[in-house]
Amino acid sequence: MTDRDSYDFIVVSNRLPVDRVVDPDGTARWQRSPGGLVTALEPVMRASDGAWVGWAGKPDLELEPFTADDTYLVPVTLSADEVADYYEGFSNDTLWPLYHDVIAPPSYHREWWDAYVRVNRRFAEQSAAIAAPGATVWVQDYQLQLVPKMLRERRPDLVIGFFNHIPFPPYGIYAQLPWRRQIVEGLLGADVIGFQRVADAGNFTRAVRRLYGANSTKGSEVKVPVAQGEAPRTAIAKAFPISIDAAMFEELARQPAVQERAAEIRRELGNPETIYLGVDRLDYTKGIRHRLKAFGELLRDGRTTAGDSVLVQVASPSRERVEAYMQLRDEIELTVGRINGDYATIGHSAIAYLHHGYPREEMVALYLAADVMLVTALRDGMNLVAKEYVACRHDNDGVLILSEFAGAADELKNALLVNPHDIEGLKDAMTAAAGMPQRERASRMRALRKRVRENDVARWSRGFLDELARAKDAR
Ligand SMILES: O=P(O)(O)OC[C@H]1O[C@H](O[C@H]2O[C@H](CO)[C@@H](O)[C@H](O)[C@H]2O)[C@H](O)[C@@H](O)[C@@H]1O
Ligand SMILES: O=c1ccn([C@@H]2O[C@H](COP(=O)(O)OP(=O)(O)O)[C@@H](O)[C@H]2O)c(=O)[nH]1
Repeated sequence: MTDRDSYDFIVVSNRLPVDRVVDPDGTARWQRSPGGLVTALEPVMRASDGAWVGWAGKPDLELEPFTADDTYLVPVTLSADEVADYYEGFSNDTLWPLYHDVIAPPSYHREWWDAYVRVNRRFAEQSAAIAAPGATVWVQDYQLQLVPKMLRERRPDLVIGFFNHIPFPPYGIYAQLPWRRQIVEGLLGADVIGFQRVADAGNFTRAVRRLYGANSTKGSEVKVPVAQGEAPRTAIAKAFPISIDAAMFEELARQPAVQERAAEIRRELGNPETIYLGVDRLDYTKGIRHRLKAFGELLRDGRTTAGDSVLVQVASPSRERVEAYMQLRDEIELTVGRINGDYATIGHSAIAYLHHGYPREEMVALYLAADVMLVTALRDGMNLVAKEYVACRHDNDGVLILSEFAGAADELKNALLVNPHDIEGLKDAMTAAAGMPQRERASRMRALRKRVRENDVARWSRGFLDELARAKDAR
């Protein structure tokens, strides 16, 4: 990969795949960025000769483009005020809660919106500047919903895709947004608008109909409202459920060093009968509190004991300057402390709580060690952790408990599906998972693995990019 003037394929996302971190001794280094978007896009970029435009995760960083893992990375600078207003504010305190069923109340501030418009424009300008004539530009996620329209205005020759990694809410909720029309117009700058679930694509086309009239959509086709004199245009809005590089996860899980680490984790936890595992960014959408409540009640009711069971909860740091995330951390840590105080013994913790981000090898070792994987999101675009657990279990063992409200539930029907708000139901599922006969575990896991292997991330990107190529041909 060389530093060229222009690229035929460009991915644009809020975050680059690596974050700039400065150690306490002042040394700067690059670290993999958090979250599933990066997990999913890394293999797509490795297989293409393209550029990735994004933010390096810290304010006021003026960096030249550079190459990492064979991908050409183009950093976008954000000031400290822009990080506060565009990223922590409008993206993560307005859009994030609004698009996740208003689990937390969204805040609406006009100065946050102004910063969102300004930063989206900067992403559009930097992408336009490095796009070859007729290039394909694939814009990612809710932080950049205005970029498709801004790009098209600057470069009508480009083929523009947009993929939304989080849910798109029903119109009754979406309508709260004071800038609902501008956001839909921004998205309609794309030729193809992708969503995780069929329901998300349906919510989007319904929003278009509410804003532009009943005849503005037909199936997945949207008639884009254009100014007088402009050529008529259509966009496609469809579901493309994202996935993982399943073969890569399986390969890691087969490595002897990773398997030895899994055995070591089990020993270090005191060889309990059942290891329950939760792995999430510390986010209120993930249902961590519900899971702790259910486990605490199982201990209280004597349906299990510390020693028989342990819950390992990885809660990786996320959006730590947003008030709702600070409050959540306090609540979770208070609850973990209480449960351990009430039920742990000198030799056995009830909950092993880990407020860290772990490298992939450690994640895979944890997946192999876990008898029961708990994904109890209250709302989640997809949840790649669920798919990673399944991909790693080449022993056809382990039970996945999966929330109906995670996008992954549309595909992983052989998991134990739960409503995380129903604490009694969740407790019953946790008990059933721990006691599930080996034959049932194996038959469920086999079916889950088939699904994840067949629908991997290469298929996701191929499906989306083929649709985009068809849109280009139809021009
Ligand atoms: O960039 P952050 O603010 O630190 O957040 C991390 C990422 O979180 C979200 O991930 C989503 O994408 C996953 C892959 O499609 C999906 O499985 C998950 O359900 C989503 O929540 C967010 O959408 C990304 O933009 C962030 O980078
Ligand atoms: O300590 C951690 C915690 C999570 N992850 C990864 O972060 C991603 C989380 O993606 P998911 O779609 O489940 O949720 P998101 O955080 O994007 O909302 C997965 O690839 C995990 O393996 C990780 O590498 N280390």
